[in-house]
Amino acid sequence: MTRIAIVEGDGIGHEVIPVAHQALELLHPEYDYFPVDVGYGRWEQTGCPCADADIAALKTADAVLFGAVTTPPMRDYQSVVLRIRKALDLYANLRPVKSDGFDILIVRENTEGMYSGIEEIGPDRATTLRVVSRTGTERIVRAAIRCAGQRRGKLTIGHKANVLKSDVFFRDICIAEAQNAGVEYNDKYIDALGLDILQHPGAYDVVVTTNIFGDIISDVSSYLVGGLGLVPSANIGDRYALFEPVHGSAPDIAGKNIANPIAALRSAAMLLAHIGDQEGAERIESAIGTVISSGILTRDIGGSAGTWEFGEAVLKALGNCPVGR
Ligand SMILES: NC(=O)C1=CN([C@@H]2O[C@H](COP(=O)(O)OP(=O)(O)OC[C@H]3O[C@@H](n4cnc5c(N)ncnc54)[C@H](O)[C@@H]3O)[C@@H](O)[C@H]2O)C=CC1
Ligand SMILES: CC(C)CC(=O)C(=O)O
Repeated sequence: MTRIAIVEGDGIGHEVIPVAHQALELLHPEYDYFPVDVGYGRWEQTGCPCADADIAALKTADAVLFGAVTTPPMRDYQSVVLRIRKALDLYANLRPVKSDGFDILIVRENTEGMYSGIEEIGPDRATTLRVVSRTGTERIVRAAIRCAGQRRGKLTIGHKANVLKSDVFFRDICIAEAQNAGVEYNDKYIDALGLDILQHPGAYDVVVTTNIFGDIISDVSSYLVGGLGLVPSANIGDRYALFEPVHGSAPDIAGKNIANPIAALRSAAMLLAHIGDQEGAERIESAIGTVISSGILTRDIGGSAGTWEFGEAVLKALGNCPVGR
């Protein structure tokens, strides 16, 4: 039986993931859904944000639907989402940003770079080791090239090789792999790329970059489609897969029933496509489109619908199923 782990996490994860979970339940009541409670809230209650047993539970799932976790800027707190990405070796973070006239897939290296976790704070100096390995780079650029092959066949390599030797290494490996695969490619400094994506989004197909740059550039690119409430992502490894909105736990709006659940719903759609139900994925996307066209919109995109009102409308468009929460 297909097993789906549901991780609400923190903040608006408790609001948007139940909507996406219900959409999955509606399309696939036969799946086994099980909750895994991790995050900052769990740490506040128990002193442990994520136990080894939670990682083990996630590894029993065919796919994970994940909300977001709060990662406070504290010296001794380790980000749960980074831990999970590393523990499940989810090295490719795919972040699609698309609308009329453009369709960009940001492919972010997800297990090393600036988020290697090798760092220390001393009395007078703090250091973070930016690890860019040959293995890590080859596998992410090969994943990006595979994606490009299924799309418009164009790869853009985002880096800061003018300053960072680790990015000279990253860029050179990416270029060698692109030439080897015969894929059309170009490369750009990440700062200029950030602006150019906003100015000329139609010029981009697949963008491959390192961890922190992919994190930043995908948040920035979300501006093109109406903000963070709309952009989903897939975290893919060779064995495991986790699907989550690009946004975080949004403490500024948590608990107010105003978060946009579209990113979570689209993440559920990506999950279905990954486990082989492309039709289910398309049904979720189409239901979202139907609801938006009917004028039901959350506040971040100019409407006044609450998270649940929007969610109910999507579930109704999906199959007229009553919402149980
Ligand atoms: N994958 C994860 O678990 C992530 C966790 N975080 C964590 O989340 C916490 C908050 O981080 P922020 O920098 O504030 O980023 P954020 O993405 O949570 O929020 C940024 C802004 O976007 C808005 N926003 C986000 N999602 C929205 C939605 N679905 N609907 C409407 N508006 C939405 C928020 O209200 C806020 O104004 C931090 O602890 C951060 O570390 C941040 C990003 C990813
Ligand atoms: C805690 C952060 C590393 C999460 C984040 O910003 C992201 O990966 O999108």
